[in-house]
Amino acid sequence: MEVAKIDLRGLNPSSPGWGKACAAVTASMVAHGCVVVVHDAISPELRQAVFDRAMPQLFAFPVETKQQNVSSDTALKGYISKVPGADFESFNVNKVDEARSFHDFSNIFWPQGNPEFSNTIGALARKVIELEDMVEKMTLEGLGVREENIASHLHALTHVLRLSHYCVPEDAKMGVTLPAHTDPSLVTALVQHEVEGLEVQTKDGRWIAIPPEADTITFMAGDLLTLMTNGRVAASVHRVKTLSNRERYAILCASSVKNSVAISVMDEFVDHGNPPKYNSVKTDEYLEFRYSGEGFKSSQPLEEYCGVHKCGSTE
Ligand SMILES: O=C(O)CCC(=O)C(=O)O
Ligand SMILES: [Fe+2]
Repeated sequence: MEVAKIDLRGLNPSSPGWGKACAAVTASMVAHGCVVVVHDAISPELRQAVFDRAMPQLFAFPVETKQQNVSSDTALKGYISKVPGADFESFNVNKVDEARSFHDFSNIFWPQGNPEFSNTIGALARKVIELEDMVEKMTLEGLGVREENIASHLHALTHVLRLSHYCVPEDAKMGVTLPAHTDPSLVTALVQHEVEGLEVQTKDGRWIAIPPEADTITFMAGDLLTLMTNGRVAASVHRVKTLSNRERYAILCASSVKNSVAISVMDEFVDHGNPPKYNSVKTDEYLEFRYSGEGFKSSQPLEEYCGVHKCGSTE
Protein backbone atom coordinates (compact mmCIF):
# COMPACT_ATOMS: atom_id res chain seq x y z
CA MET A 1 0.00 0.00 0.00
CA GLU A 2 1.24 3.50 -0.87
CA VAL A 3 0.83 6.47 1.46
CA ALA A 4 -2.91 7.20 1.40
CA LYS A 5 -4.30 10.56 0.28
CA ILE A 6 -7.54 11.17 2.13
CA ASP A 7 -10.03 13.94 1.60
CA LEU A 8 -11.17 15.34 4.95
CA ARG A 9 -12.97 18.40 3.54
CA GLY A 10 -16.21 18.99 5.41
CA LEU A 11 -15.77 15.85 7.53
CA ASN A 12 -16.58 15.74 11.24
CA PRO A 13 -17.34 12.95 13.71
CA SER A 14 -21.05 13.02 12.89
CA SER A 15 -20.55 12.82 9.10
CA PRO A 16 -21.62 9.54 7.48
CA GLY A 17 -18.11 8.98 6.06
CA TRP A 18 -16.30 9.42 9.40
CA GLY A 19 -15.80 5.72 10.24
CA LYS A 20 -14.49 4.89 6.77
CA ALA A 21 -12.13 7.87 6.82
CA CYS A 22 -10.83 6.87 10.28
CA ALA A 23 -10.08 3.38 8.99
CA ALA A 24 -8.21 4.78 5.96
CA VAL A 25 -6.18 7.28 8.03
CA THR A 26 -5.29 4.56 10.53
CA ALA A 27 -4.30 2.03 7.86
CA SER A 28 -1.86 4.50 6.27
CA MET A 29 -0.45 5.53 9.66
CA VAL A 30 0.11 1.88 10.60
CA ALA A 31 1.63 0.99 7.22
CA HIS A 32 3.84 4.07 6.75
CA GLY A 33 3.58 6.28 9.82
CA CYS A 34 2.25 8.85 7.40
CA VAL A 35 -0.93 10.08 5.75
CA VAL A 36 -1.56 12.84 3.22
CA VAL A 37 -4.73 14.83 3.87
CA VAL A 38 -6.66 16.89 1.33
CA HIS A 39 -8.18 19.89 3.12
CA ASP A 40 -9.38 23.44 2.63
CA ALA A 41 -7.76 24.79 5.80
CA ILE A 42 -5.35 27.16 4.05
CA SER A 43 -6.88 29.54 1.54
CA PRO A 44 -4.74 30.63 -1.46
CA GLU A 45 -4.57 34.14 0.11
CA LEU A 46 -3.33 32.81 3.45
CA ARG A 47 -0.79 30.57 1.74
CA GLN A 48 0.50 33.50 -0.26
CA ALA A 49 0.68 35.78 2.79
CA VAL A 50 2.64 33.14 4.71
CA PHE A 51 5.04 31.82 2.09
CA ASP A 52 5.48 34.78 -0.25
CA ARG A 53 5.63 37.51 2.41
CA ALA A 54 5.97 36.41 6.06
CA MET A 55 8.57 33.65 5.60
CA PRO A 56 10.97 35.53 3.26
CA GLN A 57 10.72 38.62 5.53
CA LEU A 58 11.58 36.57 8.57
CA PHE A 59 14.55 34.72 7.14
CA ALA A 60 16.02 37.95 5.71
CA PHE A 61 16.91 39.20 9.22
CA PRO A 62 20.58 39.05 10.22
CA VAL A 63 21.68 35.99 12.13
CA GLU A 64 22.17 37.98 15.38
CA THR A 65 18.48 38.84 15.37
CA LYS A 66 17.44 35.31 14.46
CA GLN A 67 19.41 33.96 17.40
CA GLN A 68 17.19 35.92 19.76
CA ASN A 69 14.57 33.26 19.14
CA VAL A 70 15.61 31.26 22.20
CA SER A 71 13.43 29.12 24.34
CA SER A 72 13.18 29.13 28.10
CA ASP A 73 12.55 25.47 27.54
CA THR A 74 16.06 23.98 27.37
CA ALA A 75 15.13 21.06 25.11
CA LEU A 76 13.75 23.06 22.20
CA LYS A 77 16.49 25.37 21.22
CA GLY A 78 14.70 28.17 19.45
CA TYR A 79 16.51 29.19 16.27
CA ILE A 80 18.70 26.43 14.87
CA SER A 81 21.03 26.37 11.91
CA LYS A 82 23.92 24.28 10.67
CA VAL A 83 22.67 21.00 12.08
CA PRO A 84 25.20 18.27 11.11
CA GLY A 85 24.36 16.94 7.64
CA ALA A 86 21.61 19.50 7.13
CA ASP A 87 21.62 22.69 5.15
CA PHE A 88 18.76 24.49 6.77
CA GLU A 89 17.70 26.95 9.44
CA SER A 90 14.59 26.86 11.52
CA PHE A 91 12.68 28.91 14.12
CA ASN A 92 10.71 27.35 16.96
CA VAL A 93 7.55 28.92 18.29
CA ASN A 94 6.55 27.06 21.45
CA LYS A 95 3.07 26.67 22.95
CA VAL A 96 1.35 27.97 19.87
CA ASP A 97 -1.99 27.09 21.41
CA GLU A 98 -1.57 30.29 23.43
CA ALA A 99 -2.56 33.38 21.48
CA ARG A 100 0.35 35.49 22.72
CA SER A 101 3.04 33.11 21.40
CA PHE A 102 3.09 34.75 17.95
CA HIS A 103 2.96 38.19 19.38
CA ASP A 104 6.05 37.42 21.53
CA PHE A 105 7.81 35.79 18.58
CA SER A 106 7.17 38.67 16.19
CA ASN A 107 8.34 41.19 18.82
CA ILE A 108 11.86 39.79 18.43
CA PHE A 109 11.92 41.06 14.86
CA TRP A 110 9.52 43.99 15.04
CA PRO A 111 9.68 45.49 18.56
CA GLN A 112 6.90 47.95 17.64
CA GLY A 113 4.78 44.95 16.69
CA ASN A 114 3.81 43.53 13.31
CA PRO A 115 0.21 42.42 13.59
CA GLU A 116 0.08 41.39 9.94
CA PHE A 117 2.90 38.91 10.50
CA SER A 118 1.64 37.48 13.80
CA ASN A 119 -1.97 37.26 12.59
CA THR A 120 -0.93 35.52 9.38
CA ILE A 121 1.25 32.89 11.02
CA GLY A 122 -1.25 32.55 13.88
CA ALA A 123 -4.11 31.91 11.46
CA LEU A 124 -2.16 29.19 9.69
CA ALA A 125 -1.17 27.57 13.00
CA ARG A 126 -4.78 27.45 14.24
CA LYS A 127 -5.95 25.72 11.07
CA VAL A 128 -3.12 23.21 11.10
CA ILE A 129 -3.58 22.39 14.80
CA GLU A 130 -7.28 21.77 14.25
CA LEU A 131 -6.56 19.32 11.45
CA GLU A 132 -3.69 17.72 13.34
CA ASP A 133 -5.89 17.04 16.39
CA MET A 134 -8.48 15.55 14.08
CA VAL A 135 -5.95 13.22 12.44
CA GLU A 136 -4.71 12.17 15.89
CA LYS A 137 -8.28 11.50 17.03
CA MET A 138 -9.01 9.51 13.86
CA THR A 139 -5.88 7.40 14.23
CA LEU A 140 -6.62 6.53 17.86
CA GLU A 141 -10.27 5.86 17.08
CA GLY A 142 -9.29 3.61 14.18
CA LEU A 143 -7.05 1.66 16.56
CA GLY A 144 -9.93 1.08 18.97
CA VAL A 145 -8.98 3.54 21.73
CA ARG A 146 -11.95 4.36 23.96
CA GLU A 147 -13.67 7.71 23.48
CA GLU A 148 -12.90 8.97 27.00
CA ASN A 149 -9.20 8.12 26.66
CA ILE A 150 -9.04 9.97 23.33
CA ALA A 151 -10.74 12.99 24.88
CA SER A 152 -8.34 13.20 27.81
CA HIS A 153 -5.40 12.70 25.46
CA LEU A 154 -6.51 15.56 23.19
CA HIS A 155 -6.98 17.73 26.25
CA ALA A 156 -3.33 17.21 27.27
CA LEU A 157 -1.86 18.24 23.91
CA THR A 158 0.44 21.16 23.22
CA HIS A 159 1.90 22.24 19.87
CA VAL A 160 5.14 23.72 18.60
CA LEU A 161 5.44 25.47 15.24
CA ARG A 162 8.69 25.22 13.29
CA LEU A 163 9.35 27.61 10.43
CA SER A 164 12.09 26.22 8.20
CA HIS A 165 14.18 27.49 5.34
CA TYR A 166 16.38 25.20 3.25
CA CYS A 167 19.30 26.47 1.22
CA VAL A 168 20.04 25.22 -2.27
CA PRO A 169 21.57 21.74 -1.73
CA GLU A 170 25.36 21.79 -1.73
CA ASP A 171 25.61 18.48 -3.51
CA ALA A 172 23.34 18.97 -6.50
CA LYS A 173 23.46 15.26 -7.40
CA MET A 174 22.23 14.07 -4.01
CA GLY A 175 19.93 17.00 -3.18
CA VAL A 176 19.53 15.97 0.48
CA THR A 177 19.11 18.96 2.79
CA LEU A 178 17.92 17.05 5.87
CA PRO A 179 19.07 13.47 6.44
CA ALA A 180 16.79 10.57 7.40
CA HIS A 181 15.32 10.75 10.90
CA THR A 182 12.17 10.26 12.98
CA ASP A 183 10.56 13.18 14.82
CA PRO A 184 10.40 13.22 18.62
CA SER A 185 6.76 14.43 18.49
CA LEU A 186 3.48 12.58 18.74
CA VAL A 187 2.45 13.71 15.27
CA THR A 188 4.09 16.25 12.96
CA ALA A 189 2.04 18.14 10.39
CA LEU A 190 4.00 19.36 7.43
CA VAL A 191 2.99 22.17 5.09
CA GLN A 192 5.15 22.26 1.98
CA HIS A 193 5.03 25.06 -0.57
CA GLU A 194 5.76 24.67 -4.29
CA VAL A 195 9.25 23.17 -3.90
CA GLU A 196 9.53 19.40 -3.49
CA GLY A 197 11.47 17.82 -0.64
CA LEU A 198 9.69 15.51 1.77
CA GLU A 199 10.36 11.80 1.31
CA VAL A 200 9.17 9.03 3.60
CA GLN A 201 10.70 5.58 3.83
CA THR A 202 8.58 2.47 3.48
CA LYS A 203 9.14 -0.49 5.80
CA ASP A 204 10.95 -2.29 2.95
CA GLY A 205 13.40 0.60 2.58
CA ARG A 206 12.05 2.44 -0.50
CA TRP A 207 11.74 6.22 -0.48
CA ILE A 208 8.41 7.77 -1.48
CA ALA A 209 8.36 11.45 -2.46
CA ILE A 210 5.39 13.41 -1.09
CA PRO A 211 4.71 16.18 -3.63
CA PRO A 212 4.14 19.76 -2.38
CA GLU A 213 0.48 20.02 -3.41
CA ALA A 214 -1.24 23.21 -2.27
CA ASP A 215 -4.39 21.46 -1.04
CA THR A 216 -2.62 18.84 1.10
CA ILE A 217 -0.94 18.63 4.49
CA THR A 218 1.14 15.59 5.39
CA PHE A 219 0.90 14.08 8.86
CA MET A 220 3.66 11.89 10.20
CA ALA A 221 3.80 9.77 13.33
CA GLY A 222 6.62 10.65 15.71
CA ASP A 223 8.33 8.59 18.41
CA LEU A 224 5.80 9.48 21.10
CA LEU A 225 2.94 7.99 19.07
CA THR A 226 4.94 4.77 18.84
CA LEU A 227 5.22 4.84 22.63
CA MET A 228 1.52 5.48 23.23
CA THR A 229 0.43 2.76 20.81
CA ASN A 230 2.98 0.26 22.15
CA GLY A 231 4.64 0.07 18.75
CA ARG A 232 1.46 -0.34 16.62
CA VAL A 233 2.26 2.91 14.79
CA ALA A 234 5.93 3.11 13.94
CA ALA A 235 7.35 6.63 13.63
CA SER A 236 7.83 7.81 10.06
CA VAL A 237 11.42 7.76 8.84
CA HIS A 238 11.72 10.74 6.53
CA ARG A 239 14.18 13.12 4.93
CA VAL A 240 14.27 16.20 2.71
CA LYS A 241 15.63 15.85 -0.80
CA THR A 242 15.33 18.66 -3.34
CA LEU A 243 16.77 17.53 -6.64
CA SER A 244 15.52 20.65 -8.43
CA ASN A 245 18.14 22.61 -6.45
CA ARG A 246 15.83 25.35 -5.27
CA GLU A 247 15.63 27.05 -1.92
CA ARG A 248 12.65 25.83 0.04
CA TYR A 249 10.35 26.91 2.87
CA ALA A 250 8.30 24.53 4.97
CA ILE A 251 6.18 24.84 8.11
CA LEU A 252 5.84 22.07 10.66
CA CYS A 253 3.48 21.75 13.56
CA ALA A 254 4.52 19.14 16.10
CA SER A 255 2.11 17.91 18.74
CA SER A 256 3.24 16.56 22.08
CA VAL A 257 1.82 16.18 25.55
CA LYS A 258 2.06 19.00 28.10
CA ASN A 259 5.01 18.42 30.32
CA SER A 260 2.89 18.07 33.45
CA VAL A 261 1.36 14.85 32.07
CA ALA A 262 3.39 11.64 31.65
CA ILE A 263 3.09 9.83 28.32
CA SER A 264 2.44 6.13 28.76
CA VAL A 265 1.41 3.18 26.64
CA MET A 266 -2.40 3.37 26.39
CA ASP A 267 -4.40 0.56 28.06
CA GLU A 268 -5.93 -0.57 24.78
CA PHE A 269 -2.53 -1.69 23.48
CA VAL A 270 -1.63 -3.88 26.44
CA ASP A 271 -2.80 -7.42 27.23
CA HIS A 272 -1.26 -10.75 28.28
CA GLY A 273 0.48 -11.28 24.97
CA ASN A 274 1.48 -7.63 24.62
CA PRO A 275 3.15 -6.23 27.70
CA PRO A 276 4.16 -2.55 27.60
CA LYS A 277 7.29 -2.12 25.50
CA TYR A 278 8.04 1.38 26.81
CA ASN A 279 8.25 3.10 30.16
CA SER A 280 6.43 6.39 30.67
CA VAL A 281 8.22 9.61 29.73
CA LYS A 282 7.77 13.35 30.14
CA THR A 283 7.90 15.24 26.85
CA ASP A 284 10.69 17.62 27.89
CA GLU A 285 12.91 14.85 29.21
CA TYR A 286 12.54 12.92 26.00
CA LEU A 287 13.21 16.00 23.85
CA GLU A 288 16.23 16.80 25.97
CA PHE A 289 17.56 13.33 25.23
CA ARG A 290 16.77 13.54 21.49
CA TYR A 291 18.66 16.81 21.15
CA SER A 292 21.61 15.62 23.22
CA GLY A 293 24.72 14.16 21.58
CA GLU A 294 23.68 10.62 22.51
CA GLY A 295 20.11 10.99 21.31
CA PHE A 296 21.24 12.61 18.09
CA LYS A 297 23.48 9.67 17.20
CA SER A 298 21.05 6.94 18.15
CA SER A 299 19.32 5.01 15.37
CA GLN A 300 16.59 3.87 17.81
CA PRO A 301 16.23 6.73 20.26
CA LEU A 302 12.86 5.71 21.73
CA GLU A 303 14.03 2.16 22.49
CA GLU A 304 17.25 3.50 23.88
CA TYR A 305 15.60 6.07 26.13
CA CYS A 306 12.61 4.23 27.49
CA GLY A 307 12.45 0.73 25.96
CA VAL A 308 11.41 -1.71 28.70
CA HIS A 309 14.29 -4.08 27.87
CA LYS A 310 16.65 -1.28 28.96
CA CYS A 311 15.31 -1.32 32.48
CA GLY A 312 16.14 -4.71 33.92
CA SER A 313 13.64 -6.86 32.04
CA THR A 314 14.85 -10.43 31.44
CA GLU A 315 13.94 -10.34 27.72
O1 LIG B 1 10.78 20.13 5.54
C1 LIG B 1 10.33 19.01 5.49
O2 LIG B 1 9.72 18.57 4.50
C2 LIG B 1 10.50 18.06 6.67
C3 LIG B 1 11.29 18.64 7.79
C4 LIG B 1 11.53 17.68 8.90
O3 LIG B 1 11.39 16.51 8.74
C5 LIG B 1 11.94 18.17 10.22
O4 LIG B 1 12.29 19.35 10.34
O5 LIG B 1 11.91 17.37 11.18
FE1 LIG C 1 11.24 15.50 10.61
